[in-house]
Amino acid sequence: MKMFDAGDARIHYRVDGPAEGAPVVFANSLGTDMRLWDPILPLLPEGLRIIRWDKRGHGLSSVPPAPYAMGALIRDCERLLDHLQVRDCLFVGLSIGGMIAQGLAVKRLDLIRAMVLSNTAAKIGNPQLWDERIAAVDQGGIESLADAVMDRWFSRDFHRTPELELWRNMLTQQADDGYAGCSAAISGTDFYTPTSGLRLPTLAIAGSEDGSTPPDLVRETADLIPGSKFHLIRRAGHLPCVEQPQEFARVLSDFLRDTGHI
Ligand SMILES: O=C(O)CC1=CCC(=O)O1
Repeated sequence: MKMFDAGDARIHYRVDGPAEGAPVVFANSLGTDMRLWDPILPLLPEGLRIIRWDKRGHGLSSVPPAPYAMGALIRDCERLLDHLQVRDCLFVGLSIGGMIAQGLAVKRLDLIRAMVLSNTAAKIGNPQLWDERIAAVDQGGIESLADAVMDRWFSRDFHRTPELELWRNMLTQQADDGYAGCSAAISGTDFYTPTSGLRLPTLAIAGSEDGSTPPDLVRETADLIPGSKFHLIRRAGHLPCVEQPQEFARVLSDFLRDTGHI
């Protein structure tokens, strides 16, 4: 477990694998921490340098008062990668993590050779939707949103498994300010124009039962980047790395090969 000082926040991060391994950076979604990636990591090729961090307000990172700006979330990641002297990584971002991927690629293409945009978009929802969520968290805490979030995160089948409770616990144990702060960052983000200017190998992944970023929305964002690929994972909601880890890891491993990381 490691920590670095990002000025107004202290960021918890973790690096696994050999220092000389191809760097693969994972950015998780709203209401999750770096454990989101645990199901797929053992399924990836050996020898990768795996870098993960907890967004400000999530996991073991500190919790500055809400709201947060998307620029601050991108800057945290930029500083972490500079601190670790990472260049030319494969960046895998899910949902808000995919927004961070897009913003970082626009700002610092030297850091990213290729990216995976999982269950994300150039713009997610609208300000009214996010204002309502922030108000709900202010009044009733994350618990008041948890059932609705589970419906968006997971397919009907997954709702019948005991594992659902663990992911629900991950959500409700995040800090209210962290959740509201990142919701404000998403609300203020529209990357359609900057993402349209990106030119790097990109793989978009969608879940057939995703209630937050449905497949058509993910595909629309992928289509902004010439040459990008799109992969639909069936029997999965917003978190296919949790529901269908074998398929997610296989598609990611193929992309690592295609982009020359392994
Ligand atoms: O809708 C949700 O709760 C899921 C989600 C939207 C943005 C994000 O990062 O997660």
